Amino acid sequence: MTTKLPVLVTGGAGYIGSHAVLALQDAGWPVAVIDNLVTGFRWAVPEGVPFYQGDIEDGDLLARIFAEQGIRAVMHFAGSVVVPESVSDPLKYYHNNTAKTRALIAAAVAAGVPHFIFSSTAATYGIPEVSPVTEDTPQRPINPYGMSKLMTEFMLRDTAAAHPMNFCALRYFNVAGADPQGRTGQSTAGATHLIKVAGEAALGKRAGVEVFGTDFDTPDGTGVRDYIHVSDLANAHVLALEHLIAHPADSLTMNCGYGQGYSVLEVLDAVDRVTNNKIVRTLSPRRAGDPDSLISDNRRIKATLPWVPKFADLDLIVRHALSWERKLGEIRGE
Ligand SMILES: NC(=O)c1ccc[n+]([C@@H]2O[C@H](COP(=O)([O-])OP(=O)(O)OC[C@H]3O[C@@H](n4cnc5c(N)ncnc54)[C@H](O)[C@@H]3O)[C@@H](O)[C@H]2O)c1
Ligand SMILES: O=c1ccn([C@@H]2O[C@H](COP(=O)(O)OP(=O)(O)O[C@H]3O[C@H](CO)[C@H](O)[C@H](O)[C@H]3O)[C@@H](O)[C@H]2O)c(=O)[nH]1
Repeated sequence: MTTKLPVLVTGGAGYIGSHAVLALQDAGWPVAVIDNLVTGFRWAVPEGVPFYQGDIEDGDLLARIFAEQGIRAVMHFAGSVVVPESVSDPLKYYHNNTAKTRALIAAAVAAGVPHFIFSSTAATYGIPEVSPVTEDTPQRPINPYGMSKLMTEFMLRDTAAAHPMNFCALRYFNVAGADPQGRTGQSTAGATHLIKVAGEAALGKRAGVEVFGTDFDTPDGTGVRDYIHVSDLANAHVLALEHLIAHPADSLTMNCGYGQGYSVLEVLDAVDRVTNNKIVRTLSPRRAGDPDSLISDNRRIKATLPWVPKFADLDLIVRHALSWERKLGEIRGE
């Protein structure tokens, strides 16, 4: 049994971070959160979890949290996540994602925190020439968001070589769904992710869904992605932490996906199936920079961690996303 060490979750009031807090708590790990609430919600952090409202670049605050909570591991989710915004305002991304993560890593090193887990992304691969994508596929990001994350991967690699810290970089594919118990979910207003948008449309919060591109090199012409349930992803973080603790000399970089692709039309069909209704689909031109298909090769994570996904089913992902969308309407009084 792994000794359960206190974990600091950055961005723990956000979509994926709040699921990681629940996964840690459910598995009995002491956990604390730092979040500046730019896109996160205070209510998304469970009662009883020490919450520090602040910025990951605030070294004094971090030193205090590390000492007060006896932190031995950082799970780092805090960041800016909107790809088109990273194209129009690249320096925001190099600041919030890269420079501030440098400050966070420095604070962790200064406090002697031995383990660090980082939210990386399939966006670091850009438009890969192979499918499925292995971790050794060349990383050629096509936007500042992906580049800001790749730079963090390099910082972690070099820091772990020079200091007593090991790290795990998890490259997420398309994260979707919500906590099966309905405790948290994707709550950002104006979100652009397909399953979130389709859920809003199904509940009448939007007129319909635009299908961005019908001439991709895929079976039905629409973009294919590897959708992973956020709770399976959160559990992968807990298992990765156990691995880092058990193997202090090892660092890891792993894709997080199911290795199974669905087209935009297949996702919309799933939403229609689950709601027994039809959302309005508008066929639109491609969005700039969208690859045809992005599917993970997940052999490494499966070989390294005892990770057995529980929710690898598109209809289940959609069902959980819709349940949360309804609850969010109640929370917001919509
Ligand atoms: N959602 C996806 O499909 C996806 C895919 C790949 C990688 N990721 C990565 O996962 C992480 C979490 O993404 P998410 O979808 O939960 O986004 P999110 O916006 O819901 O969560 C980010 C959280 O970080 C906080 N935050 C941002 N900057 C901060 C700062 N400087 N200091 C303190 N707190 C700060 C926000 O308030 C928010 O609560 C991000 O690093 C993102 O790049 C997400
Ligand atoms: O309203 C919409 C929204 C999306 N799509 C399509 O649906 C697919 C998925 O799009 P998302 O916007 O949901 O996700 P992306 O694949 O563009 O990108 C997401 O996954 C990437 C990794 O794969 C990065 O992590 C990135 O941050 C994250 O937004 C794409 O083919 C897109 O063109 C539509 O047709 N209509």
